[in-house]
Amino acid sequence: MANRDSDKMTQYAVELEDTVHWDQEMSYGQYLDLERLLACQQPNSGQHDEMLFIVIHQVSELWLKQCLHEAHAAAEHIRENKLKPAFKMLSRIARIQEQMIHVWEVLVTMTPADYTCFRDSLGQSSGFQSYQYRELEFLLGNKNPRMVEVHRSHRQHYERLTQVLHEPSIYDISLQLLKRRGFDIPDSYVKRDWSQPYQPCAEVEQAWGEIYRHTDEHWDLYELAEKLVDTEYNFQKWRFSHMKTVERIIGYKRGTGGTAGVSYLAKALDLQFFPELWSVRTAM
Ligand code: HEM
Ligand SMILES: N[C@@H](CC(=O)c1ccccc1NC=O)C(=O)O
Repeated sequence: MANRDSDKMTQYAVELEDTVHWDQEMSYGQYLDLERLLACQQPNSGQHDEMLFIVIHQVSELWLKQCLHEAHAAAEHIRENKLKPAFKMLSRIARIQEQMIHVWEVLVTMTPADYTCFRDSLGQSSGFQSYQYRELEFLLGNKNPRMVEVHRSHRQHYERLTQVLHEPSIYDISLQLLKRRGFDIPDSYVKRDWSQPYQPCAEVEQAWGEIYRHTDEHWDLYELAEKLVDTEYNFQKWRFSHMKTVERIIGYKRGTGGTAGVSYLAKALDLQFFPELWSVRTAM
């Protein structure tokens, strides 16, 4: 047994020697731009837990970046009637959301006292100003023109958010697909001012009802509906965990972003991206 182990070690060493070429043009660190990435964690306060706070936010923003990458591509594929690749992207978003939800388990190791030590150094900055989070909300269909105003002083973010606000959401694009497939979707739901909040509609609920009642005839549309529901379900889980984590750490203090705090976050739980995909369940 011992001999076999030392054989394995030798094989491993030989393999390493054969495969590692240190003079490669592109190294791991260069490819990932690690020097820049790892220079971005600079706590202001000198308090131990501020590092965790920064890392968790940065990890979350990186996952949001990936979600946007997938969601924009999924919308484009649905527009082109290419549902299978869109499903793959929507499934990936759901897996990423699970990671983002799980991150709260790490953050809650920070006690209220730990956070209070550096909260003042955050000034008026707040997750409320996360332009990637807002873009994802717009893309999924929670349109609110007022949310763009926060970004007025940053031209690039302001223009990007304004653009996504005025484009159809992934749900609007799905309803256009339903219309192409012969469902009775009102014209005002396939062409409208996309910057305005979505209003639930009886015909849309009936169309989804038809799809859910006859899955064998409309399997791909049913699969699309369920992928969208997965995304919204996970988004709500994220919102809920955020709210409970905030309650656990700062109680009912006002937020640094100027909102009432927990009660603002609780109200966001009433928002729905795909209302008829939920109401259809009652109607069945
Ligand atoms: C100690 C941890 C945290 C606390 C105490 C906290 C607190 C808050 C509060 C009070 C708000 C309401 C806006 C305000 O007035 O500031 C808010 C919004 C928000 N936070 Fe956090 N947060 C924490 C961690 C995080 C993390 C890790 C993320 C991940 C990116 C995040 C993302 C957001 C987002 C996107 C909003 C806007 C939500 C919306 O407008 O619906 N927060 N947070
Ligand atoms: N709104 C938080 C502060 C906060 O959480 C925050 C501050 C700066 C950067 C990101 C943050 N995260 C989420 O809101 C608070 O009121 O304590």
